[in-house]
Amino acid sequence: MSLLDVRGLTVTYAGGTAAVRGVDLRLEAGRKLGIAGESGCGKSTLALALLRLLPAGTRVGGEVLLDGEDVLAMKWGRLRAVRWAGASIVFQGAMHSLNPVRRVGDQIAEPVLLHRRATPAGARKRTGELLEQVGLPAARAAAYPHELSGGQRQRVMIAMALACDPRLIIADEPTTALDVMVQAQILRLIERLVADQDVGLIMISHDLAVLAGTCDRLAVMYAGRVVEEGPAGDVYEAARHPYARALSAALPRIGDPASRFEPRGLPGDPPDPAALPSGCTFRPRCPVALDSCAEEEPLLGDAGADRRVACVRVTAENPTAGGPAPRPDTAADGGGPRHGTGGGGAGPRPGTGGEEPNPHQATTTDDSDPRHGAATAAPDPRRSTTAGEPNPHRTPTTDEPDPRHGTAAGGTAPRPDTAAGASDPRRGTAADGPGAPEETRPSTP
Ligand SMILES: Nc1ncnc2c1ncn2[C@@H]1O[C@H](COP(=O)(O)OP(=O)(O)OP(=O)(O)O)[C@@H](O)[C@H]1O
Repeated sequence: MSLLDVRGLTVTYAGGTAAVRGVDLRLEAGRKLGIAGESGCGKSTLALALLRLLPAGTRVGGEVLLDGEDVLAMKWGRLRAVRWAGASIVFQGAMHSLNPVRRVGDQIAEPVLLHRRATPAGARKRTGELLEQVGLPAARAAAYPHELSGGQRQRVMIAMALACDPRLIIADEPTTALDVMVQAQILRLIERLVADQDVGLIMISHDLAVLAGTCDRLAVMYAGRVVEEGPAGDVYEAARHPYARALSAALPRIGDPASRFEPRGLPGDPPDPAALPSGCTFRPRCPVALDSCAEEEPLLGDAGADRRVACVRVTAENPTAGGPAPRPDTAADGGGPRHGTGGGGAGPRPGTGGEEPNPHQATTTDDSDPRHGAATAAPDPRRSTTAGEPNPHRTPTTDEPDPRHGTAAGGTAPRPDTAAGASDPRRGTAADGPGAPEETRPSTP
């Protein structure tokens, strides 16, 4: 059984924004999955959905199986326990996610006291251990967040996420706003913790290079869907979906001075999730689009060894049939990827089969599992709930501590009047807390 098995996950915000549209992902214990994509493609929404931290009124469908147990169908009490011991989240921007008027040690100790039912002395001891585990002296427990550097604060956030020995850590842009040296330290720290403790890691970033250097597998999202998934190094070095190729080619490479003077950004913007184009959502920006791409949205399909791609041009038989922007270091052979799969290039090539009807387009690798296909095509109505609707599986309780706090879901952290994420108005207000609906996220006053 996988540590995490996400099946046909859909998320639609109250205003009608379909932010996640049928995502299937799997993660084994001790493995690291990176999720990449441009701003607005649904990465954070996906992360929040995994622990039901979305705002009230958000419709969530599909299944999120954590050790085989569906997080989306859990009762509130169970969910609360799972949010710490099962999985926890490290959000971006530690300064915004820590409570500025509480000592960091107290913030780390809070979930230990609550969920581990530790004595105050036991929680203090555990806090010291956690700080040392993330490379800070135990004495820093007495510090307030403003007395720490950005990197130290992010270490505190990671210590909080580890407080209850979770099986899964979700890190949403954990190194954003850190300088490259500190970023590297934090990434190595996360890698070490994952290896030592055999937890699963989902790391979210817009930076494919960071993910490729840290994760085992990579999923590239576009307009709420995964468009490519496979071994991290392969997806980074030889992406097959035109969007993933463009994302990868947009990054300058060390040892490739030409790329510094010839940036390869992708023109245009991602589509508005409330008004998606017909057919393939990447079509308006795709340099190799076919007329038929306007008709049907391709599902994630087999694209050769251990790879899945959602593009009508890319099949198991033609695994690299097209791509927008070969990198300079691969251009000598026509822009194809390095890994001997052939093809590629700046535009459609004759004879790659792109014009032919693609038998893989209408299928997914999950075809053998009817639950996957059904969930991807349309959310399972049994699962789709609106936070405002009565749901017998989700009875809110009134004795909850305020789970809006901070970093690790449901835990310690910023008070509404002081803290986190104020810079992101989309996050709105979290309705979590006593008697509140469950699809909530941490407070962002
Ligand atoms: N609370 C919300 N209410 C309504 N729409 C939202 C909300 N949060 C996000 N969205 C919309 O959902 C879509 C996906 O947003 P999301 O934050 O998940 O993207 P992202 O890939 O994580 O972007 P970024 O890298 O900028 O954080 C966007 O169109 C966004 O505007």
